[in-house]
Amino acid sequence: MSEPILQLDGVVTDIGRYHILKGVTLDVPRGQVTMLLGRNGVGKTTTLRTIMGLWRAKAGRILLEGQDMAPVPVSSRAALGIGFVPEDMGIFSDLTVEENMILATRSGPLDPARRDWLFAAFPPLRTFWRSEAGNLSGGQKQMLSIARAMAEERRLYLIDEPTKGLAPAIVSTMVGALRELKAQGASILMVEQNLSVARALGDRAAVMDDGAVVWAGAMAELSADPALQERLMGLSVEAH
Ligand SMILES: Nc1ncnc2c1ncn2[C@@H]1O[C@H](COP(=O)(O)OP(=O)(O)OP(=O)(O)O)[C@@H](O)[C@H]1O
Repeated sequence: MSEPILQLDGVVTDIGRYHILKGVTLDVPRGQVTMLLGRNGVGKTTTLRTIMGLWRAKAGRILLEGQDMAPVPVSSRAALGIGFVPEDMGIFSDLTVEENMILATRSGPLDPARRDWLFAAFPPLRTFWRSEAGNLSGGQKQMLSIARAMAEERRLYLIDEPTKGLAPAIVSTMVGALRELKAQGASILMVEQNLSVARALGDRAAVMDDGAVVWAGAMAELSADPALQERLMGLSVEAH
């Protein structure tokens, strides 16, 4: 197997006086979707934020294509080609959908072919292109947030709970768009609580508990084993 696009080795992160990540070790293979799973509050969001440099790792290493990220300032991490969809969506409410998209590119204008592909994946973006993003519904804002991460090709996508709080119809739109991104060979690390979404998209799974990865393997293996799901996450696909 080729070198993973992203490697975390013993990553420790404190928030204030709390020890949140206690040594996260994780490989994200190139061209695959890795689902980061686990109960509430085990450190999944903190892991993504630490990769982006929004929290500082106190110990351990984060390697992007073999390059140690420690010396890379936060402001430069996105420029390395990481598309980040934060849990709070990170969109600019006072700007139009179009302006939000343009700001998400590193190289100026949005490529027209890319824009048309995003319109096909997320039709409301076309409808509300010139509207202020603050006026969009929750589901439409989530679409915009994901579309911003996809505004140009990235080396790696970090996506935090893209289906959280969304109506089932919008969840399927989201899953469809992410499937297309996956079909293009994207490398994705995604936090997801909804196990059926995780099963639909994931190639690999890493399950966290209490600030560390406690199980990693094929998503299919985890999907097929309700007892393992129950043990690791306190729930199973059937129960979800
Ligand atoms: N800004 C903060 N200040 C203090 N504690 C925090 C902060 N952010 C997160 N935490 C704590 O860190 C722990 C891990 O949070 P994190 O958001 O990474 O978990 P998670 O696995 O993503 O959970 P969820 O699925 O509920 O979002 C939690 O106990 C949380 O309360």
